[in-house]
Amino acid sequence: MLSRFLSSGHSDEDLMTDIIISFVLAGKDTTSAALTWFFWLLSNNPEVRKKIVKETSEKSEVPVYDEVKDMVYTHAALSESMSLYLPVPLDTKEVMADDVLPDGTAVKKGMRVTYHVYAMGRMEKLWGRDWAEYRPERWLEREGSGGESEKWRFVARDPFSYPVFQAGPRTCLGKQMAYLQMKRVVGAILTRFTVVPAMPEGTEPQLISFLTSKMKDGFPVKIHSLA
Ligand code: HEM
Repeated sequence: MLSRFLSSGHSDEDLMTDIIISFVLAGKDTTSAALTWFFWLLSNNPEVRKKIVKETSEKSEVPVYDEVKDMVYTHAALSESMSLYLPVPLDTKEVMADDVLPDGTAVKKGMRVTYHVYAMGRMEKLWGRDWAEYRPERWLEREGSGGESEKWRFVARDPFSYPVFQAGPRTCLGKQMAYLQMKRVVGAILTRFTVVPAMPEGTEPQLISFLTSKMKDGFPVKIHSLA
């Protein structure tokens, strides 16, 4: 990415430093928070894990961009995980001028307004009665007439009801890159290793809502090679 910026004529050192810092800050803790909870969910949902491994195994050993884009089931599994465990659990904005929100709430210049993305991911009104179930299929539609040609199609949610990457003009600039990175990492790990929680049976990890959703005391795991 850095070489793309430089080759497109952006050589100003301060600008490049700002871009690199914001990408590292915005992109590292978010994707690691997303993947921590994702691997936790997978440890309790072996059938989802199997489907991801099957999808990844059908691609090249080091999948190229188009192949990663085509990892529809893995995309859905990550999206579903991020709706239960939001990498950025809440987001606060400052009101620039007196205004009235669509529901009639008046807001005054200087007030702070927070939207609680974590709560939104657990609302029956948005996700149905089975909102607590980890079900990647809720993001998928069958494509084709069945048999060999049948494929899954990913059905994206409107970003205002799934504001994991925020919505509107200041949407996350790294959204596509985040999915690309996470799909590659997940595929590479799951086809080579099993990731087993190293916690006493029945432990429910505790979520710490900070800038990102952390797991209290981290997520201790044992990695077993499949080779
Ligand atoms: C799962 C991963 C990620 C999540 C959940 C996420 C979420 C978000 C959210 C909620 C915002 C809006 C913050 C706000 O202004 O209130 C944001 C902004 C941003 N994100 Fe991400 N992000 C992720 C990964 C990445 C990656 C990998 C990059 C870059 C490589 C990135 C770059 C940015 C940038 C530059 C902004 C600022 C956009 C702007 O203000 O116009 N993000 N992200």
